[in-house]
Amino acid sequence: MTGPTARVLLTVDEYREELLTDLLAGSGPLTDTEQVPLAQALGRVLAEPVRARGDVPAFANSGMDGYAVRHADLTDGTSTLRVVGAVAAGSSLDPALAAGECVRIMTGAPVPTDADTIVPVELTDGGHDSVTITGTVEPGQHLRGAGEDVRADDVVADAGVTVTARVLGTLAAAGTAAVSVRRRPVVAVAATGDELVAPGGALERGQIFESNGTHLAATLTELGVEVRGPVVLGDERAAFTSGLDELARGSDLIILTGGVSVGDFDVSRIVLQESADGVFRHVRMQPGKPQGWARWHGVPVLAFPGNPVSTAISFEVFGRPVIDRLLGREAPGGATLAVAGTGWRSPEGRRQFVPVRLTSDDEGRLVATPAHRRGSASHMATSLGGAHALAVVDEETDTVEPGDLVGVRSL
Ligand SMILES: Nc1nc2c(c(=O)[nH]1)N[C@H]1C(S)=C(S)[C@@H](COP(=O)(O)OP(=O)(O)OC[C@H]3O[C@@H](n4cnc5c(N)ncnc54)[C@H](O)[C@@H]3O)O[C@H]1N2
Ligand code: MOO
Repeated sequence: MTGPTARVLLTVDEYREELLTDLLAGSGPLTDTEQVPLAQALGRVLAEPVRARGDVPAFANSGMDGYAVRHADLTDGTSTLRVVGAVAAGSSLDPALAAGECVRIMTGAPVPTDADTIVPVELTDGGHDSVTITGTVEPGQHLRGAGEDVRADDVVADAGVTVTARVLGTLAAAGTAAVSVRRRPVVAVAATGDELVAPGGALERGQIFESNGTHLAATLTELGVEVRGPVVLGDERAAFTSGLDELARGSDLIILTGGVSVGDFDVSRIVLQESADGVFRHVRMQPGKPQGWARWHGVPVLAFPGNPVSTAISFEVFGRPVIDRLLGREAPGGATLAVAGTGWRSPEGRRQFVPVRLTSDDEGRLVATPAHRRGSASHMATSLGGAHALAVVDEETDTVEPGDLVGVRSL
């Protein structure tokens, strides 16, 4: 077979590798870094390891509201101690304790140097001048040691880590005020097709609402990328070409959706092949079979198929790893397993990605059920809105029975 329809057929892994090596040759990971205050670090990727400024906790403190005592003063039965003070969280007091003395203490307050054990108020009569303690208390009980969480100078987050809310909390706890992060890649998004109308507009016959560019741009924003667009480029070649010229200026990557197949007006394929030695492939996956890439004025271009589910899954399978490579970060954890809640068919020889909802059954197993009754059909534009994850069915399987184990990767 020759002509525009002739395409090399690759596996998902082969095509991903081609993108990471050939498409990104010479353009990643991005090396520029910048210093940002913690308040602006959410979603950024750390360029250097972050170390704790001091011990966490910074000082030995109480894990309970109660009394700080010297364990040697306690007997196995009932002990009565003199209360010589009170220490609240934030207090800098360090009252001295002689034999038979204790202080009232609150959760988080520094434990007096002379005390070694905390007795919760529930095990006492709650006295203010003297206190009676009943029951057995272990030495060191409820005392939270300095540096028990991390020691000064320990690494609390490595280079390449994405600053999530959880990481941000960790950095704050370790006393970090600002971090060195990698520059955000600038990614331009363009949807192609004369049929596309902005949501809310009036649809003439043959027109549809643009959704892929909206979805891609939002996904990129969630990934911490600086997004340009989305713009809509029509099928007319000259306008498409100048639109692409414009998008290439200052971008690290361009993502196109639509027009990669073999139709007469598949402008992404036509222009990229004619003017940029675009590489167009068929990939053994469903959906997302037709794929393409090129460099436009040196800027890597990913061209995804236009069907909405195809574009979304292409981004998950190919776009994300390209972004991760640009940012120099490890891909997030792999797939987990779930049981299929219903059965479905899968095209043999192609890896299938099905938007699924995740629930659990009576035995506590994770259950994956197609989010749409039409499963992975690539034009089910609304099927992703109700999906939690993608079920991944391998190339050798043509039928998934209810109860079969399938791989799932979260969205
Ligand atoms: N003769 C063949 N035809 C097709 C083949 C093939 O191998 N031989 N492959 C089919 C497969 S699989 C896919 S996937 C599509 C990919 O087509 P294109 O990338 O050229 O996409 P378009 O034709 O532009 O659009 C496909 C479909 O999606 C709608 N669309 C496009 N962009 C958007 C958008 N931004 N928002 C919402 N919806 C969009 C568009 O209206 C079409 O309905 O090709 C098959 N054909
Ligand atoms: O492979 Mo296409 O992406 O089925 O719809």
